[in-house]
Amino acid sequence: MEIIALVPAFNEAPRIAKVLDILTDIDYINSVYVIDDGSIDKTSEVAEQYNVILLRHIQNLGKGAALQTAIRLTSADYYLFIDADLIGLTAKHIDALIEPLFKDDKTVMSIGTFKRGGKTSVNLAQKYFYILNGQRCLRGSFAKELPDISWTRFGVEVFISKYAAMKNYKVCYPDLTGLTHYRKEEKMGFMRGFLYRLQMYREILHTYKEFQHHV
Ligand SMILES: O=c1ccn([C@@H]2O[C@H](COP(=O)(O)OP(=O)(O)O)[C@@H](O)[C@H]2O)c(=O)[nH]1
Ligand SMILES: O=C(O)[C@@H](COP(=O)(O)O)O[C@H]1O[C@H](CO)[C@@H](O)[C@H](O)[C@H]1O
Repeated sequence: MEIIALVPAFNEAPRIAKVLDILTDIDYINSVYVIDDGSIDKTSEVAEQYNVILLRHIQNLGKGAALQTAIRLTSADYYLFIDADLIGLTAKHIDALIEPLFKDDKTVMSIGTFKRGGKTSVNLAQKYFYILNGQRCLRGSFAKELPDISWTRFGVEVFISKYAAMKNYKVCYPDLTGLTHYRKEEKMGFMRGFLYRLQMYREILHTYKEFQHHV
């Protein structure tokens, strides 16, 4: 059985090590792919310190394209999608994502929910916008069946979830208690982070609008 973790990363040099420490230490993960999506910091240099396969976009193409690049180049029974900026990741969170797919062969995807991760604003956002969470486990057959996701940027989660709903596929939402992430404003400073957040919402809305033309 082949289990692959995909870590899309755009300017995550200060944060990615904590995630790779955990992923590269889990025995049942066969390979960890880091997709450096055109970073201008030392994301790739940090990733190279680990036993990972590093793919690099020479320019920033967005999260959807980063995931697409790795899915195209690999085949696996299960794909774990894990962000590079998580805080508090443990092997238990990875187990929680993958176990529901082991237990029920009808479930094609799990989508984690951050709970009690120490950031009230993140916990609150997760309560209502749980569909946006990027921590997922996809059955390999489902990942390979997906139409092109390279245009979606931050709409990638919405696209994949809408596609699963359109096909009436079973999805589950395991709790990832204790896990959270850096907010954009924390990573980039308030103003740049806030503008980047608005851009993310635009990309999500764009994906909603364009969905039917891409399936
Ligand atoms: O153009 C992009 C934007 C983001 N990411 C990565 O996608 C994940 C989720 O992005 P981010 O943390 O910015 O989203 P948030 O969780 O803050 O909404 C992170 O590992 C990013 O480094 C990427 O590969 N390309
Ligand atoms: O949950 C959310 O509302 C957003 C933004 O999180 P924050 O408001 O910065 O905590 O984060 C997610 O959304 C992105 C788009 O779907 C995903 O790519 C990220 O993985 C996810 O953490």
